[in-house]
Amino acid sequence: MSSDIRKWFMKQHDKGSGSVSKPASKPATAVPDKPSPLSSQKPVQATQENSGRRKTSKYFTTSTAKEVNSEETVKEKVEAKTPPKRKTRKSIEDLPDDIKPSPAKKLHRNDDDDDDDFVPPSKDKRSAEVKPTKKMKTGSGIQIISSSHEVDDHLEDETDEKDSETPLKAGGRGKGGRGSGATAGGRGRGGGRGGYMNFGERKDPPHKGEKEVPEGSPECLNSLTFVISGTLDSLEREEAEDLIKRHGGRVTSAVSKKTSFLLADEDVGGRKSSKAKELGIPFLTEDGLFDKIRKSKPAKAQMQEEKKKRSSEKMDKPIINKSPRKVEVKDDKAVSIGRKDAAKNVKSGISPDKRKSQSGDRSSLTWTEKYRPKLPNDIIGNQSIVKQLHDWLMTWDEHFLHAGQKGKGKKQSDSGSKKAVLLSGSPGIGKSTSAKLVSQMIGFQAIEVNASDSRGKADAKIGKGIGGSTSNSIKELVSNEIVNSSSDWSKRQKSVLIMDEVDGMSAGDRGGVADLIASIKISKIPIICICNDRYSQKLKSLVNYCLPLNYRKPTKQQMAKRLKQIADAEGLQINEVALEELAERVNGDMRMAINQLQYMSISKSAINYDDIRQRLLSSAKDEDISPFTAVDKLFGFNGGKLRMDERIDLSMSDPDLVPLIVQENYINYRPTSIGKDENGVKKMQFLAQAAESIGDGDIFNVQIRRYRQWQLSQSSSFASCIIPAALMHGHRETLEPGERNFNRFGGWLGKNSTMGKNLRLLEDVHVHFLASQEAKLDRATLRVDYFTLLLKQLTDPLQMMPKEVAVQKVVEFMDAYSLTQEDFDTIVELSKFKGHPNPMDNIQPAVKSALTKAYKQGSSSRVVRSADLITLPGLKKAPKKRIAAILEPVEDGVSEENGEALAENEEENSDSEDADDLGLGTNADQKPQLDLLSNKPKGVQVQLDLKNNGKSNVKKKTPASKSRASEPADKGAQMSGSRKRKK
Ligand SMILES: Nc1ncnc2c1ncn2[C@@H]1O[C@H](COP(=O)(O)OP(=O)(O)OP(=O)(O)O)[C@@H](O)[C@H]1O
Repeated sequence: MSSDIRKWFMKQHDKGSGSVSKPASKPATAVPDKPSPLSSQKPVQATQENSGRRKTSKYFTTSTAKEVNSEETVKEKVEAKTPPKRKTRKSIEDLPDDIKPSPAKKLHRNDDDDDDDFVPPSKDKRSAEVKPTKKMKTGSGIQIISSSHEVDDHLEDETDEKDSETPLKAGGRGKGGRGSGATAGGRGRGGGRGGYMNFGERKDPPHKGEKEVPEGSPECLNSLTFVISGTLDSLEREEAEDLIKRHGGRVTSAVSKKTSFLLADEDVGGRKSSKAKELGIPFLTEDGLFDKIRKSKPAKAQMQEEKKKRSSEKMDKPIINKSPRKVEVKDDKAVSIGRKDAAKNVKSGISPDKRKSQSGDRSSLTWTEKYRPKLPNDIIGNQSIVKQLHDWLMTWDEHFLHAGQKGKGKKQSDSGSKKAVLLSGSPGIGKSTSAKLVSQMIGFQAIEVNASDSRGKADAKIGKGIGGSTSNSIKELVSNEIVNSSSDWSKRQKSVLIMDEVDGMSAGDRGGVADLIASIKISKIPIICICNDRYSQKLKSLVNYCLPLNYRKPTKQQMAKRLKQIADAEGLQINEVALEELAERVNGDMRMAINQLQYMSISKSAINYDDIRQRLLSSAKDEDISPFTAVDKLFGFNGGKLRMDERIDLSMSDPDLVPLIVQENYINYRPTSIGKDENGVKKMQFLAQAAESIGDGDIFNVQIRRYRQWQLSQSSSFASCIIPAALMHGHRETLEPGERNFNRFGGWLGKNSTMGKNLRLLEDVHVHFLASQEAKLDRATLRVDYFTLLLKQLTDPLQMMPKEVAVQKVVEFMDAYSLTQEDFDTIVELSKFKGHPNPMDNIQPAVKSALTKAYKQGSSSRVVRSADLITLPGLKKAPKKRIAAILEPVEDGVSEENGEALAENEEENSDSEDADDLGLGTNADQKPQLDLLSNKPKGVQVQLDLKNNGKSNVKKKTPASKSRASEPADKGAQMSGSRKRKK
């Protein structure tokens, strides 16, 4: 097994470039060189014919009517028969019927013959269409592996060969799905139109993971916008989104005029589909999308070929003159780089831009500095806030200085005239930058202080300006009368104090924020405070002295635009969809986005969507991910592609829950690597190995928890999560009808909690049983040997005897063994077994209620033999421990768990203390009475007198009677006392 596992883990994970070429035989061969002559009129048929596949969809035709292919070569290929997007949309009416949005469901279409017959997919048909040496799809989209080579390929873990083909995240839940309607309830984020009740109910793709995901030109879907509706044939929503984005397309959640296609495999009749019909947006099936992507591949392959040829031809030439950017480089380079160097660069694959970047101007500065906005207008987003800041700073002097000789101590509560401003917002969105730029623009000299450096409080004397700690300097700065002297105001450079990270300030020692507030009060210069979370408790008081300006994260489109400018300036090839993905993944943090871009540019001159995903997947380690997401990723279709450190991160993301969810669900996965496992033997073998590993994990876990061997944590995660997931990752399938196909929460927690509850209940019965003096036994014996008999004694009479007799018999039996009604229920409950009839079912309700009544009637005079049976009227919850301490039954030979013999009974005081604790007043009438009787050997009995209409009336023994009662009679019923507690 270890070698198997090693095989998975040793796999090359260097993927994501999207440039890993596929074996030419697969998709490339699937597309004929020339499009069908019908393509201009019936593009759908053309594409499908081209692919040599039959359509999967039962309802829709594939349309290329709106296709805009940016690649010229592709255009040439299709001989300009593909109408441009807009034109097509306008002329949608002109399209053949089968391409138009279909109002009703259509049947499966057979594209091989060019007629309009719609045929349902059938197995026979499938086999009839098998062609040698190709992976073929059936009418329903199922691949048929038709050669031994193909079979081998299939059996191989996708990791080996298809790294770049499949999306990085698989098995994930779908994203949106508002319009999914009845048949697709919206699995995953977004839920379905049926509302939250339908959450998690979107059907799985019927042929999930069974189709080969094509790889095409990275720009083949450029400028196309897709909306996905319903369940697709083989792709999960996220996978489809990834596929589209990877090829330059956009995915939006709602249909609008900008939508190019509605991607759907069936007309679920939802909002999206009706809107699409209304707007004349064509529908596209998953197969249509695949064809569209696949079609771009030959062009790409050809281009690459040509490129290769050209580069080999020009190996000796020093200059590669292809793009304008390169021309520019050429000029630069002419002096510095000779012929040889250029050839070397070409050989080593370093682009001229890269060379430029390595040698040139950007080496010294990070991009965040280099592309730091130069003007307030360059700041993306938050322009209104920037303006507010500008206005505040502009008028500051007016408010506080010119009016200021008198207004020295101007009241801070005056609205609109705060002496300081508090900029808040998440990191990297331009707070510091805008503070500096605005100050600069108005002509203020910005003095920056990282507030978290000044944690202490300034010395009291510092008001007059004695240097020292940062806090001292600040106080000096803001109050320095020479610096801020107003005599030659017009000549001097005005200053503004920028206090960054003020929320880090009070984390330290002594009142940094308080000192800052004091500084604000006396300040003669404006103060700009910056923080991440203005609702932080630490800043509660500061907020009152500041004008709050809250920065929002820029939108991903805004960020992508800016990033594109940077990328262009740096000669980095990357499209906007990839940049939007980057923006989304860094969660609006512009600084991080720029840094990531720079980092990636070191190793690549062209970055695609997959690179971004790959990069951000590993850089998002600190992100909180739910244990479900972690398990989804580990077990997902692409779980085998994860790097080892990613697997460890995922499994350790919640070391308690992830193993439990793994254990609960591993059985539901069908490993990708077993391929066609006709008789299920392979799956069983894999399951056995996974189960064994989970067992090992449990052993580690016990060591960790019981013996605190925390150094075994990783081994535990490895055994309980990583190995099982490595073995079983693949498609999740349901095992029982009606089962939902998504990961269940670990059942262990619930079962453990039930076990705990049952043990407690059993313990209660046990204690009562012992207190009755009728038997001495341990808990396990009671459960195993006695429960059946007890149940019989308690229920048989009620089933068979006349009501009165039965009730009396049962109550007597219960009293004899000190059993309560709860004990009765416990005995019934714990004796239940799946498949066995419940004895209570045969008891008439009238008999049950008579039993309850009779039991309650006896309560007033019942001799209580166990402390916890006492309930005191007037008290919500009986202070069990206290009562137990007084009344705990003592018995020689009773097992430890039953309570040790409680020896001394000496304190008088403890009782009064108890009385207080019990809420018993000093008024004798109000006191509940506890009649402590010791008329039975080996036990304390308490008689409750609950008369007086439920008024608390438990009689407490006088010290004398207590001592009498507590005198060991025979072996001695003894009061437990506070002495025990004091021990
Ligand atoms: N809105 C923006 N527009 C353009 N560039 C930005 C923007 N926000 C951040 N940047 C880039 O990120 C860098 C860091 O920004 P800045 O220091 O202003 O962020 P911040 O919000 O103050 O972060 P922190 O809260 O961590 O101090 C800038 O140099 C700039 O290159």
